[in-house]
Amino acid sequence: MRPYVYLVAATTIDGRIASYTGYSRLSCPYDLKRLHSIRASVDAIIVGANTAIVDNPRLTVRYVEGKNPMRVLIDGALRAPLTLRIFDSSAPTVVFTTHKAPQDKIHELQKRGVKIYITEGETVDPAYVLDTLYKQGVRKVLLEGGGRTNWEFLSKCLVDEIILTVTPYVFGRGVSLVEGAGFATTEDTPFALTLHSIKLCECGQEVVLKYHVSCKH
Ligand SMILES: NC(=O)C1=CN([C@@H]2O[C@H](COP(=O)(O)OP(=O)(O)OC[C@H]3O[C@@H](n4cnc5c(N)ncnc54)[C@H](OP(=O)(O)O)[C@@H]3O)[C@@H](O)[C@H]2O)C=CC1
Ligand SMILES: Nc1nc(O)c(N)c(N[C@@H]2O[C@H](COP(=O)(O)O)[C@@H](O)[C@H]2O)n1
Repeated sequence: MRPYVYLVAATTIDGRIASYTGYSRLSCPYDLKRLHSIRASVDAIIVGANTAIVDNPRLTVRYVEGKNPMRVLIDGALRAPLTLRIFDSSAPTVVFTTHKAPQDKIHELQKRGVKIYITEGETVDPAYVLDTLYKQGVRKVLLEGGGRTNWEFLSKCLVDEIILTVTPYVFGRGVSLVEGAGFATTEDTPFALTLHSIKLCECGQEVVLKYHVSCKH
């Protein structure tokens, strides 16, 4: 058993979630409110190391009423600086890392109440992350990027729904919604997407697409 996983992101019309400089503020205020409603409805939010480092996100519920979910950071080498907001006391934080994490950083975070899982192998297995969270009572997860982390989960068929806001921008070079080895053809994806709904954002310039993801095998 694993939690239900929503992948939520905002992209440019050329499928970028960030520019080549890491700039990623794409959503309008209505879309951010929608994001925060989803945050309030889940038990945990997962982000990858680069998103934590580049964006320094709070990952809290601020634009709607609701409780803050648990924050989950996947950071194989524990590169995230201790000064990041994700390690503040506004919500519980859990870190999944590997033997590559520096011991002093692990101890400092543990002292602050951050739960650290040191997993076997060179990278963190996303299925293990979901299994561990499920055992802690987590039933719904919001996967909030970035591209590499989206790939890690999606390529292993560990996403149930994609909620994608297409914003009226073009970045060209940048970070793609999904950053991984890639699939050669549409046949090669281990999952199939079914369009569930299309909504014009209240701002009139963004389109919110919902897809259900089903595993082919
Ligand atoms: N527009 C939007 O909706 C959003 C945009 N973004 C943007 O995305 C960009 C970051 O995306 P990206 O660069 O792809 O990086 P990610 O945020 O996905 O972080 C990738 C890093 O996280 C670590 N990581 C992720 N999965 C694993 C794993 N299974 N095992 C071990 N380590 C793992 C790795 O660190 P290591 O290499 O050290 O092992 C990896 O390099 C930022 O610029 C951010 O602003 C992010 C979220 C939403
Ligand atoms: N849905 C969505 N739209 C955007 O335009 C975004 N830039 C993001 N980014 C995600 O939100 C995090 C920032 O959260 P806080 O406001 O600091 O709580 C960022 O790190 C991405 O995960 N998402």
